[in-house]
Amino acid sequence: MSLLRLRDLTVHSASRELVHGVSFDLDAGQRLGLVGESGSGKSLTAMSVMGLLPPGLSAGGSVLLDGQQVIGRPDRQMVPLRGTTAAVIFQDPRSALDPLMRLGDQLAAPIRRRAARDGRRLTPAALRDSQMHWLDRVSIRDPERILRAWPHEVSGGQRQRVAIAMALACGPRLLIADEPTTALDVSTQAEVLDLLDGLVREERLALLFISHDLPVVSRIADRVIVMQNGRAVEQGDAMQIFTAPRHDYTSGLVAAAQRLQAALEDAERRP
Ligand SMILES: Nc1ncnc2c1ncn2[C@@H]1O[C@H](COP(=O)(O)OP(=O)(O)OP(=O)(O)O)[C@@H](O)[C@H]1O
Repeated sequence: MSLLRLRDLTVHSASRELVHGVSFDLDAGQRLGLVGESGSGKSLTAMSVMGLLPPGLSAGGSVLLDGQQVIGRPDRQMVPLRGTTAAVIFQDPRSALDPLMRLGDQLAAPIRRRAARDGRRLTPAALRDSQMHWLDRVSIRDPERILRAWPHEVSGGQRQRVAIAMALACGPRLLIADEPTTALDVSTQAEVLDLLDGLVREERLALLFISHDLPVVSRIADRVIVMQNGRAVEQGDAMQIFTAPRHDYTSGLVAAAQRLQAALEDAERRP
């Protein structure tokens, strides 16, 4: 049984269908990218997996997360699955962080939750060790300062690293990353992408990576689903999709990415 199995997922608002029949499987250690332009249904697909659709929207079809049906599951029964089976990182780390709490206290919460789940007693020293461990895992160079800092006192890249540490500290088996690097500057984007790449491999997580940026997706994912207007229009090996797309829409995404790349290289060459 797959860790995540979607069959004919649909998402509707009161007036229309927004996601039309998406199906895929994802197992431990696999990395699946969802790519498509803004509004193509990537986030709604991912949020359906977490049972986190915005109010007014509902899902149909089947989403099995570790064998448990998510569609129609009451929210209080979703809580144990969030964090423990699947965790999510968003584009804007501020959505995962409380502006009124020091980062160290925020990181302590998933560490405590995991210890309680495993029936472990957590001494203050063990909590501190675990906070330092997770900050080290996300390559934070000055962990003492970060633990004491408020979210607004650190850079966007550091906030995203702390958000990644919080997501992983729960011990999930599936990580959903929804445009996790889009809000960062280009060099921080590359660093955070490399970090995620390493962590997902070392922790042997399944990854569902969402982005409008096909080159970014094909760098981190082995398999890609291309979404357009709420439908999965093409699925396949990441390299094949990038080098030999079969669908016109995917060819358009590849051509746009190549034009952008050429323009960036051109700008770099200019004195
Ligand atoms: N709460 C909502 N109520 C009504 N329609 C919505 C709601 N949220 C999203 N939609 C619509 O559903 C469609 C898919 O949205 P979704 O956010 O999944 O797209 P996306 O591919 O993730 O795009 P983006 O990268 O811009 O987030 C869009 O047409 C969007 O306008």
